[in-house]
Amino acid sequence: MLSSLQLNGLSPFGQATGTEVVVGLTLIPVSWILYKFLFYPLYLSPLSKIPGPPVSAIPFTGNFWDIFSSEAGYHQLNWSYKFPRMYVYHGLFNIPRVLLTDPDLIREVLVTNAYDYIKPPNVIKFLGKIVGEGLLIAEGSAHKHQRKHIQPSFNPSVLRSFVPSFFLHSAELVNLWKVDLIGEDKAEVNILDGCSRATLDIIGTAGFGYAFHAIEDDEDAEGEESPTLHWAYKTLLGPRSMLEQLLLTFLPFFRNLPLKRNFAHQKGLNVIRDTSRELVEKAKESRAAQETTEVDDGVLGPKDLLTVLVEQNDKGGLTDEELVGQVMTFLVAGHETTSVTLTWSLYQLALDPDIQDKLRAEITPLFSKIDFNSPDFPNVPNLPTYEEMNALPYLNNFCKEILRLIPPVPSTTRVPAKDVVLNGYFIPKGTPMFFSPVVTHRHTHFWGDDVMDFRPERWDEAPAKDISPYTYFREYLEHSMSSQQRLIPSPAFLAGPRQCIGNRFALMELKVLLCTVLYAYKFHEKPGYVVRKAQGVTWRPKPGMRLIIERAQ
Ligand code: HEM
Repeated sequence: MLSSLQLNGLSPFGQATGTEVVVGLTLIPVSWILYKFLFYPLYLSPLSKIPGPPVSAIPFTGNFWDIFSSEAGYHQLNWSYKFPRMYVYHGLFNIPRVLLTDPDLIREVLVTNAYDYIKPPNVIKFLGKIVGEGLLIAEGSAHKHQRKHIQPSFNPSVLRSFVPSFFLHSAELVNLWKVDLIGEDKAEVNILDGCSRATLDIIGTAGFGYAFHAIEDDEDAEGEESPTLHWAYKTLLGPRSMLEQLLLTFLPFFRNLPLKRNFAHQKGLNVIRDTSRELVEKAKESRAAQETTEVDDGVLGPKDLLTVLVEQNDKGGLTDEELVGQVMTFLVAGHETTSVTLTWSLYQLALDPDIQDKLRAEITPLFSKIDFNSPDFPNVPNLPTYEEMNALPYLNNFCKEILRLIPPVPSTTRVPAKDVVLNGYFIPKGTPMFFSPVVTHRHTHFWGDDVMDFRPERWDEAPAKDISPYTYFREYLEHSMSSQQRLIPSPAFLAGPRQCIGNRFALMELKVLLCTVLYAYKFHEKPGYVVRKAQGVTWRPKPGMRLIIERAQ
């Protein structure tokens, strides 16, 4: 008897043997893991009642590998045909994510009850280091307060005065690429790099009355030794290997290891924060001295965004730390998205020479009058005005179409700040919820069967002609939305009180940059160069964007 009990691993006195302890210690965590990462998310959670795609056969990986191994939004779009309105898919460890595709549901979350849905803490943690404690990550009453004080910086009268500086840096971009053409008919250029430098210079001038000279810098030669702002963003936002992305997502302490990559990352963050502090100090000194804000190029620096913000700071609207946060926010939000949009616009033009010719033909009467070589440029007669740039119909259609088909921010996310019921389903507080312009902008239900074709003309036809992707929120406030307007569920600039505050700025900047380089150059594909869209906050081209340019004039 004794020996058989011992053989079975049980003690004759009812005490656990070593084997029992080991089994017990193993069973408890294994059961917890199975419950937490398998049974609960897939079968027991209230979210398991929401339909969605089946998870992968590889345990605990949800739909992760499908998503990770394809272009952003590819599977999410396919699933949205099968599971209309909203569905649940699963990330690594079967973490559930709700994706909303129905216009009414999206409006409920982004517009009607916007402040009940906040940005996820992990996103805030990641973004906060790059964008600071600014508008992009503020929540609730802090967000309302900041937005109220920042809004005046984006009034149309302020934006109108930025147009010359948009032209100045666009012409510098033309000159940057001209160097590659010396003695050649055609040249290969690094489009993304140039666009990124130009938009950084624009936000420097228009945003802070400061010339970053990103287009002129050759910091690549010096790299980390004398880091510039452009180097910092290239380091922080540039492509990452799949391994690095995985490590950062699931083992965040990876960032703290003493690796070269991590030192460069930290240096990049320091450069951004130090530059932002300097800009605030300088703006406050100028304000104190009641100086005019003139940048060192002699370009009229009207009231740049920061000057307007410092005025708000004087009135007690924003603290010094909030000002630094806003500068960090504008620096990144104001240059990365427009640069990516401009890059894809030029790529699209290279793919379709007819569209390119048509757009160039539309702008030529206006642009041929500009004296780009004048020493007074951009303060020259005949420089197109804000209104003239907005009155070019094909250009307007082109911009709408590029933002539809290749929205630079492919998706964004929120979590409910409290338990909510949406579409009849209970959604617990803290559940990650996604809105994806890639899905809603590419869905045949909203746009018709030719949804994947790049056709600027579609904006003169139904259903697209009756909707404005830029003004969804304004139209929602000012008029009750018509059924057609409701067709745009998630425009590239988002909707609601957190809609992109820089949308008009960005559109004018995009138009001036695009038209100036298009007037100067013809763009062609580089044979054999395959480009994809990288997974990230913005839809950057991977491995980059190289095109062939040729003089157009
Ligand atoms: C094509 C260009 C741009 C696109 C597609 C774009 C898109 C967006 C989107 C989708 C959001 C909302 C993000 C979210 O809440 O999840 C956003 C917010 C924001 N954007 Fe833009 N953006 C662009 C250009 C700009 C520019 C040029 C500026 C500044 C000069 C800017 C400043 C901001 C700021 C400050 C916010 C935060 C607004 C808030 O939370 O109240 N953006 N943008």
